[in-house]
Amino acid sequence: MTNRLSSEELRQLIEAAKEARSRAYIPYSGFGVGAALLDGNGHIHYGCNVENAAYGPTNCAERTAMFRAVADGHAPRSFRGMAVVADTPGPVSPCGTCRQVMAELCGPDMPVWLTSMKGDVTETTVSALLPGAFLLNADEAAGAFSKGEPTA
Ligand SMILES: O=c1ccn([C@H]2C[C@H](O)[C@@H](CO)O2)c(=O)[nH]1
Repeated sequence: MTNRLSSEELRQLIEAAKEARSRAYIPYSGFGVGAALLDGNGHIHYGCNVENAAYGPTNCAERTAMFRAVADGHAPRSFRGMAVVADTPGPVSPCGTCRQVMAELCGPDMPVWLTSMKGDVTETTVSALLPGAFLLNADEAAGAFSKGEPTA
């Protein structure tokens, strides 16, 4: 595995996830989640869950972070790691939809740190979170994107 995070980078990524969680828009569940995604340029993309009165349109923290990063011009599968945090008894467990999106946009080997507000930290990978993910030539798909300059 190339380009592993230093312990300081990991500390900052987890702090960023906590900061992102403080921005969660959660009038219905009251359950805030934060995510932080580190790109290849060392920039951290923040994600929080954003809920909706119709419930279905709710976006999880993990997907918010990934979609923001791609929208800001970062190529799918160019990311170095993601941290996720919630106020859970143990490390937070991402939903199936977010695991599927991670498989496409982050790639199988990217590390994911599942954490809790009280300090649990478990390291896993995208492929461990979703073995046998459904993908349609995702490597080529990722390469076809992000031709613009990143804006953040
Ligand atoms: O990994 C997860 C799991 C849940 N949620 C959000 C969705 C919803 O707003 C709230 C309760 O499910 O938590 C996330 O953001 N990430």
